[in-house]
Amino acid sequence: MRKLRPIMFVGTASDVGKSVITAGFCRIFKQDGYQPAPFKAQNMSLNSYATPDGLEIGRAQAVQAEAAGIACHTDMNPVLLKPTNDKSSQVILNGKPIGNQSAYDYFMGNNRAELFTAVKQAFDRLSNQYSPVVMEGAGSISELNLKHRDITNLRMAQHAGAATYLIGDIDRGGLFGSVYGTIALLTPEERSIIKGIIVNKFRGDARLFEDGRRMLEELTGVPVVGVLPYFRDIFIEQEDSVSLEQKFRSTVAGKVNVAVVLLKRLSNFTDFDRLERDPRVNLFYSNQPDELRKADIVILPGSKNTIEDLLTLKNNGVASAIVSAHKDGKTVIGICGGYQMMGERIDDPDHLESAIESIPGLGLLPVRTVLQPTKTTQQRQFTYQQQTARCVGYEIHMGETTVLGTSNPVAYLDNGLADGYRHSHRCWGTYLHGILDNDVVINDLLTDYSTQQSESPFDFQKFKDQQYDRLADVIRANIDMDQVYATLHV
Ligand SMILES: NC(=O)CC[C@H](N)C(=O)O
Repeated sequence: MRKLRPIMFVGTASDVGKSVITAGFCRIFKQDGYQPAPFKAQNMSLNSYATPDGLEIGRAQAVQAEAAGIACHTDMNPVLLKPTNDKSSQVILNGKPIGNQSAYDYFMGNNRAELFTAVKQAFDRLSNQYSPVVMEGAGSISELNLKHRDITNLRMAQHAGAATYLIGDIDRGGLFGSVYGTIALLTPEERSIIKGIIVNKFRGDARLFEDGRRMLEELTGVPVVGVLPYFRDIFIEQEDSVSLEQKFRSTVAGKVNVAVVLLKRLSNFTDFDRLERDPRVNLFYSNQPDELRKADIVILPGSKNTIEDLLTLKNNGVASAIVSAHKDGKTVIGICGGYQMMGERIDDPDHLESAIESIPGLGLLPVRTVLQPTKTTQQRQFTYQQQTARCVGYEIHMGETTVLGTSNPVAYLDNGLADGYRHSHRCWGTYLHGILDNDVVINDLLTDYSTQQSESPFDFQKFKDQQYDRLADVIRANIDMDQVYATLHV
């Protein structure tokens, strides 16, 4: 294996584009014949993924692994925090839940020494197998009050000996202040590992920024290795639900209108990326009963807090809008938490997700769910209904759902078990995240609403692969890769 030093991308703030740039560099190193792997010590997100060995990691690292052309592993993201409510998160360590914030407090004692040891071990295992490790920091690196117990940013970069690049976001403004300030607040040792600055999200002709670039270099003494354009035409999965805000839309005439119910703790919104790209479909997120009523298909997505999110829907009129959509003959489907909500009742006797022990469901499906301390995290292969095509998806849930009466599954898993409940063609629920990435499922969902057949089957995997290549092209065109490589030779 050709060896390079690890490289790390850190930010002046959150949402400056670290995860996308990390994914792009994973693809570049793969194209250049290296064996890269992504790493982020700690991620906070409700989008997660199941690894091939049945463990859970943040979705962003799974995406970056895909860009690197390798299977994902928990060593790429040893700590994942999944916010269940405003005060507490479920803590996933090396792929398994170790409890909620209270357990986390325990780990935080002693300035999180145990967690830091665990993430360093994960990094070391990864760097024995791959090179370069392409690392991502979290949020901003200048949160001085948190620095002594940081396990994700510069302490991790120092452990790894990573050539570190600071990303600033010019679109949100304040670039000079944030980049200059961030570097000024570093200790001399920390400063010595910062090898370059990347200006991200530049709109317009980057040549206009030449003066700015020189000023930034003079101010900080650190080279600006590139200015990346603001682009929206390359599809890379987003990790934050901040991006959902930009998707708020309503119905469109002449399209199959699909409404995804916007939940406070919506998890795995990547479930809808493929459907959103179908030319027959107008997909929008909404929590407005009137907008939901206008849709042809209503989808209840996953939730990290099924009971509290359902309670909100009951209070804001969305629950009755969904039930009346169903009565009016529209399609209503649920995925994971949404499937649980469609049933008769949900119980949480151990208060895994909230203080509320039990809530009646929407009563659309004869199933009942009890949240259990052991979590299912599995990649799945399955067949859908009577179709023979092999489909893929994954499960991530605490809930165990039982069918009251005769079963009528949505899908048949490769392990011989059945999944979900199908009340009718227009009313069903499943635990399978990613089910809507499969053509046979999408075509079945849309048959009642569109005479158009999808042209050629849409190969989502191939599409994503092309997008990683396009991302790599944009980075190569705007970042001086020779300069970057010069900092990586061991
Ligand atoms: N991903 C999900 O929707 C999970 C649903 C629910 N919170 C559970 O853990 O069972």
